[in-house]
Amino acid sequence: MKLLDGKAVASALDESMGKRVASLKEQNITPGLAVILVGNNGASSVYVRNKKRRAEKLGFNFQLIHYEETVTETEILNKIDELNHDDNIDGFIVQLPLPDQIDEEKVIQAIDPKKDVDGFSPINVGNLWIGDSTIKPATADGIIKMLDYYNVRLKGKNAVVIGRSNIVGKPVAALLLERNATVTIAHIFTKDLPSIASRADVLVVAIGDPKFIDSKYIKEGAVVVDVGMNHDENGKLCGDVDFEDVKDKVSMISPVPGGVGPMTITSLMDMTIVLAEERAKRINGSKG
Ligand SMILES: Nc1nc(=O)c2c([nH]1)NC[C@@H]1CN(c3ccc(C(=O)N[C@@H](CCC(=O)O)C(=O)O)cc3)C=[N+]21
Repeated sequence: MKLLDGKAVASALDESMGKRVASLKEQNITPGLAVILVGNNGASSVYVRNKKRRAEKLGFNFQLIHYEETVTETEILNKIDELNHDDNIDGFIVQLPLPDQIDEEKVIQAIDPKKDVDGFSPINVGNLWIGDSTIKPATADGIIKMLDYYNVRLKGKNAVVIGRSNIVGKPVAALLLERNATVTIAHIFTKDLPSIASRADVLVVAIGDPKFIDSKYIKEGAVVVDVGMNHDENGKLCGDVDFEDVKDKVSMISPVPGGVGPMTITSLMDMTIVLAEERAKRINGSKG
């Protein structure tokens, strides 16, 4: 079994991203990324802290906008409007989930699609499925970057995605389809999941249930990508896949932590740099 070591891939890719940032800075452009975080959800705070660390290491202008759990929808919408018009911010995200008083859909729709670095707005989702998108949702894109790094061929392979969320399951299915895999999306109402999952050459698991996937879901030699971020009975971070149970059956598997998480951040950084590069082109272009 070979580990899909997202942490190592992330470090390897940081080098070329660092060079792109340096070249932007020579043009007096600093990639600007903002994150709106609401409340004190422990996990969200950890993810945001990791994003901040990586963004600052790459030399971004990083802004964290942190609100109390009780913030109103109007306050968030006003901040979004401000960021939409802030020339120093290339992209921003609103960390999900949001508290009940805030309509998530309304918030996502308020983000200028050109700055929607998560790729969650309807226009970016549409472009993603057309196969013509600049901005791809970070977790999905990070998974593809990781598979590419390890030369996992996708064309004609059976790919099964378990989970159909807008932030992971659907976008990863779109990207696997774009790579000419035969894609099945399974979910909570899927019948006989073990038989469907065990047809997968590439199995992506994004369900949010600790160690749910054991060896009866796995085809011998499968490549398994574990998107889960859960805590086990001892409070230890674990994925949706029972790593110990499947490790001798798979050919490759991503661990949790150190797999998809770091790659998600890499893709978010990459996407922010792409948006900053577009800003540089616009500015240089207008100078003629
Ligand atoms: N609008 C929005 N965009 C997101 O991209 C988004 C979001 N909301 N809400 C929550 C999820 C989750 N997510 C992660 C990012 C980094 C790690 C990460 O860094 N994981 C590390 C360590 C985590 C730890 O130590 O707890 C690892 O897997 O090795 C995990 C999960 C982004 N998300």
